Amino acid sequence: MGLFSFLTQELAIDLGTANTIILYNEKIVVDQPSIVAIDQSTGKMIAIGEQARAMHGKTHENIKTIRPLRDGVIADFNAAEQMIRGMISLINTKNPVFTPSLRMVIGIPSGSTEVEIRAVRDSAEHAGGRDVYLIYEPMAAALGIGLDVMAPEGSMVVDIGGGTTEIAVIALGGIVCNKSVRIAGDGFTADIQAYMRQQHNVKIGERTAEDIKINVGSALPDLENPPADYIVRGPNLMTALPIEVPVSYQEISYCLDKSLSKIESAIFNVLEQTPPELYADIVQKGIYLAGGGALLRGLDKRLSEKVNIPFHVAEDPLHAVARGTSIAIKNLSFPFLMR
Ligand SMILES: Nc1ncnc2c1ncn2[C@@H]1O[C@H](COP(=O)(O)OP(=O)(O)OP(=O)(O)O)[C@@H](O)[C@H]1O
Repeated sequence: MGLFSFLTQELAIDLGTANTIILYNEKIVVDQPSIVAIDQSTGKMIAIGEQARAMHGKTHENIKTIRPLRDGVIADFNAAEQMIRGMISLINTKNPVFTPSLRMVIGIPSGSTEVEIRAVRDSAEHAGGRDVYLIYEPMAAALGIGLDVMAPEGSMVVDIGGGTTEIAVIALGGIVCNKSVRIAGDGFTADIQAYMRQQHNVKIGERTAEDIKINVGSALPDLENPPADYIVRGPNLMTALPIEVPVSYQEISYCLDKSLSKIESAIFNVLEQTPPELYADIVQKGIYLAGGGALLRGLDKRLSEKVNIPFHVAEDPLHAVARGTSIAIKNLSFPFLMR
């Protein structure tokens, strides 16, 4: 540790479409939904994370809730900057005398364009980042899962987040082939909203649809440990009268089928591009699932059966990318870090 290292605060950040996670000294210090509430008259942020999420869908004209990221990338630059600043201020540092200079490692989707990468870097710098490094999310996920990304052998990761599904084959400290598709948790939630409207004539918001996904979400119509039906309450689209609808996991597996098939196609696509020596390693080791989408019931089984290669769900899939960025910040000589 250098003499003045206390003047630099190292933050590992997973700036996700759904959740923002910050690690400081290898500990999770912020884990909040990526959402802010803005006072429309002053333009100031009045709530962030859980507090802002509680307001989502319930605001009046003076308050606007904003999710600054869409499909894994910054969609609202100003809100993103306010959110990064706000999330950093949630960290309880024990060093109030100094304002340390911030070194950050931030995960970005592997399919990001130059402009999208620039937007993340600029937001981080405007929010106080002096030394900003970027890392592609699947590489961070692989590190976070504990895979040896520098080894001369292939590892394959499928990271299903809120906005994007990142699929990558990694070897010798680099991404050999990859695909990033904009179908992930948010898309599943939208599928459930559309299904409830069409099938049950009930209008539900994003939060209720997400609750359905978490409570009875399934990738298979036949589960070994099935969850009980989930009761949904909402207005009937025809009569506007309140109704109650029990929703089963079989229904949800049916409604998510199309989106899951698209993710499967993307996985096949990456496997097709994979050089044969690496392919052999992957068949032997299996494919690792990370991101919140990995928690969908039966997903590992469905994919293992379809692809004929074992799929393993990472130990803590929601935090794999964040943990990987935290490992990266301690090894800034990693060849895959971008400055
Ligand atoms: N138990 C669960 N079952 C299914 N989906 C879940 C579960 N828990 C969380 N999710 C979903 O996981 C998604 C969030 O995952 P994650 O935090 O990995 O994404 P992110 O990093 O914010 O997004 P991205 O990487 O696309 O920017 C959300 O869509 C959330 O609804």
